Amino acid sequence: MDDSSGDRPRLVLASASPRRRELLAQLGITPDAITPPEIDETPRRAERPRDYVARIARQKAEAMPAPAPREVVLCADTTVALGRRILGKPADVAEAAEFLWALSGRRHRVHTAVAVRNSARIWLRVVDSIVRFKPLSNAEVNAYLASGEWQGKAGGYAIQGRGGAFVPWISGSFPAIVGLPLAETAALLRTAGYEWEGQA
Ligand SMILES: Cc1cn([C@H]2C[C@H](O)[C@@H](COP(=O)(O)OP(=O)(O)OP(=O)(O)O)O2)c(=O)[nH]c1=O
Repeated sequence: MDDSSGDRPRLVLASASPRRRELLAQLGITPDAITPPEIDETPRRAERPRDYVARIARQKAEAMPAPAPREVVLCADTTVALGRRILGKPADVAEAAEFLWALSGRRHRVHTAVAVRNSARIWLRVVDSIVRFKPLSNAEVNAYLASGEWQGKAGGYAIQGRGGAFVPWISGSFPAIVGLPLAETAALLRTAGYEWEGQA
């Protein structure tokens, strides 16, 4: 009987985000299972954006069933911060419009926290990036809202999509803005004992 997979570490991706799956594929990683945890993502009163993403990523990891030996769980959370204000996923088109106008012509930060858990412990990293938006016109905002791309995106835009046309400059990690910092994620996975084929 072929039991060659018995010793292979297993990766559980605790995320419903198709972007995170694609970013992992860029590293040559295919999760063995995808099981998004259900947690309350409401920010606490006066919670700082960076503290917030770190807390949520950790809570996602803690909400998962305890990993078996040789099993590693990966969670992440991305948020857009305008000063101390957290811009989550817009609830509706009106909120998406409000976010886009708030971001127009200004710089904001994007924080992505990655949490990796094995049977022994949890590791956490937060990666910070800065994104500059050009001043937007009414026509640009209206066309963007009509595209529907804002849905399910922190801050109401996707830099990897049409929203890229709003961004003349970034400082930091492009994949972290999209949802998963690749260098840090690869390092954390290795630390937690996950190995994959073609790993650098
Ligand atoms: C700023 C920005 C965010 N985003 C996305 C990344 C995240 O998927 C989303 C932020 O929501 P998250 O809560 O981080 O992730 P999610 O709900 O999509 O998936 P899960 O919680 O199950 O892991 O916004 C982009 O795709 N492009 C961008 O430019």
